[in-house]
Amino acid sequence: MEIHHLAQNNSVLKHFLAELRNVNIQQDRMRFRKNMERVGELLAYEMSKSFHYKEINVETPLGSKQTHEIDEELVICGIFRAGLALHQGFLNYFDNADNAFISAYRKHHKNSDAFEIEVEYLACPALENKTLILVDPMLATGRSFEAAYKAIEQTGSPKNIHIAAVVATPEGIEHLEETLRPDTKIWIADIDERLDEKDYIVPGLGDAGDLLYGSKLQH
Ligand SMILES: O=P(O)(O)OC[C@H]1O[C@H](OP(=O)(O)OP(=O)(O)O)[C@H](O)[C@@H]1O
Ligand SMILES: O=c1cc[nH]c(=O)[nH]1
Ligand SMILES: [Mg+2]
Repeated sequence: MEIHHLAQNNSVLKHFLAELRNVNIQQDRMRFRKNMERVGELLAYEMSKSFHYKEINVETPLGSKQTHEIDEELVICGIFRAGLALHQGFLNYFDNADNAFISAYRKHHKNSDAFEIEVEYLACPALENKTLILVDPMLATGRSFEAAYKAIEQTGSPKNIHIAAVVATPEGIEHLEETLRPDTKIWIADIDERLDEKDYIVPGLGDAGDLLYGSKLQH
C-alpha cells in the first residue's frame, strides 16, 4: 500500500491544517468548512500527480499545443457527515467526476465507549474501470473507511482506489493496510500520535463533523 504523508513538506497545506486544529480559530464554523474544502483541493492536486494522462492537442489563439489531460474516470465518494466539505474540495478540481455518497457513523453500545460503524445509505455509480476516491477527514481507528469500502465493494470493483484523509493515526493506517486492497493509495495531510480512550485522535482537531455542521444527538 502506498502512503503519502503530505505535511512532511512545508506548504500552504500546513497553514490550513494549523487553522483547522487551532481551538480558537476552529470555532468559526464557516472558516473551518472553508479550510476543510481547501485541504480537499490540495489533496486532490497532490493525488492528481499519480493519475494516468493522455496526450491531447489544444488549439490556442496563436497555434496548437501538444499537452495532456487526465485519463481516468473518477468517482469521488464522500462519507457523511464529515466528508462533505472535503468532497467539495475534490470536486472543485475534478470538474467532471462522478460522485458517490455513503453514510457511516459510530453507533455506541449502551453505557459504554465501545461502538460499531453503521452504514445506512449508499448512492453509487457503476465502478468498473473507474478510479474510486474515498474521502473522510478523520482516519482514527480506520473502521469507518473499512465499513464504507466494504459496502461500496458490493456494488462493483473499481480499477484504482484512493483514500484521502486530513488527520490519521498510525493505528488507523495499519488497520487499512490489513483490510483494504493492497493496491490502494492513501493520501493524508498529517499523521498524529495516537488514539485516546474514546478513539479520538490526539492531538487531532476534535470532532470534525460537529465543527463543520454542529453537534448531533448521540446514537
Ligand atoms: O476511523 P474511525 O474510528 O472510524 O473514525 C473516524 C470517523 O469518525 C468521524 O465520523 P463520525 O462517526 O463522528 O460521524 P459524523 O461524520 O456524523 O460526525 C469521521 O468523520 C470518520 O467517519
Ligand atoms: O478524532 C476524531 C475521531 C473521530 N472522529 C472525529 O471527528 N475526530
Ligand atoms: Mg463526528
